[in-house]
Amino acid sequence: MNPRTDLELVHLVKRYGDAVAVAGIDLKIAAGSYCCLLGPSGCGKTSTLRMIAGHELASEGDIVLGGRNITNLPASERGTAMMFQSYALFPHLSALDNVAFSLKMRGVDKAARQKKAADLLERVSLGHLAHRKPAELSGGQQQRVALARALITEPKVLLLDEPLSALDPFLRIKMRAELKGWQTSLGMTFIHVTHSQEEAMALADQVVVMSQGRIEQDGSPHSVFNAPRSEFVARFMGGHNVIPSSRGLVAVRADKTRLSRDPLPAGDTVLPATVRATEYQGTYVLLTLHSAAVDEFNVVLPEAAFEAQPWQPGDSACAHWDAADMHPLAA
Ligand SMILES: Nc1ncnc2c1ncn2[C@@H]1O[C@H](COP(=O)(O)OP(=O)(O)OP(=O)(O)O)[C@@H](O)[C@H]1O
Repeated sequence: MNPRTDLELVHLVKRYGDAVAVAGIDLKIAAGSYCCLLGPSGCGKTSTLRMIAGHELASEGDIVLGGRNITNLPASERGTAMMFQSYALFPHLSALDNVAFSLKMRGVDKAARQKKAADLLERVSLGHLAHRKPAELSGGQQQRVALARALITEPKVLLLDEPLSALDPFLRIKMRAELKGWQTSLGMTFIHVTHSQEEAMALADQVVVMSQGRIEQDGSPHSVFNAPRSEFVARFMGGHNVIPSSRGLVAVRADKTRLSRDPLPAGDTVLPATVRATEYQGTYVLLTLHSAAVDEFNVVLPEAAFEAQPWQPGDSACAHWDAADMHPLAA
């Protein structure tokens, strides 16, 4: 038996009829870590989360939490809890009754469940608003009620399905920091589904990039961003150019690509190009270039470097980079 409550997915498959949504994934998530399942629409991340939650049955494979095989247990017996997109709070119930709801379903008596709900609301700094209905709370307060509601069954793993996508950009960043703060102070495993690489990079200890029902790469945000293993990961994470070379396709970060006016000696790491467009972004300038080998690629220059030596559309340039900044991509 594993004394830690690590979560392990073993060759997990989900089929809907003939369609394969999750194509046999293996993944280990350390207890107490923040894991983001990241990928474009339809890549299978929600199906994976729902299988872990027990809202969807696995077609094949196993889900093991702390050494216990939970693959076929009912949702309420798994030690997991789900926090939904837009929080799915009951509009006619007070914050307190929303939080107490799942204990009511489990037959816990009223005094005990209200006491526990009140304690949890206190913990998320909402004790004074316990009587309010969801419509009388701000987006951020609703998120905290949803969090308290998910925590009331004392789960080992909290599952979050696009929890920030309904919020406006400003609140999203604020609530993102709050989620991370809660995860750290609770020391609980969070598994968070998102299609935003920015969100995953900001939150995750472990980011799992998925495509077409498979895991393309997983690791720390730093390792995935700095050494994408495939063309899909390089393009999806952004900030990289994918460039054909004598070693096959390579990824080079746009901010590690340099530009010079004079042609450099020909070689692997040199790309003659023409500037197509320049875009001022504040702290940096984004240049779009064209070359014979790559129709379009980007270079990011710090504002001061651009101002010291401005580029115009139509300028000829020579793009180059250090060999160490070139990451070979799997075919
Ligand atoms: N109940 C279902 N019946 C049939 N097909 C489904 C069902 N749920 C999901 N799918 C299909 O399975 C694939 C994976 O869906 P899933 O919802 O897991 O992806 P996702 O990465 O979470 O996408 P999104 O970000 O759009 O929610 C998709 O092709 C989807 O159309």
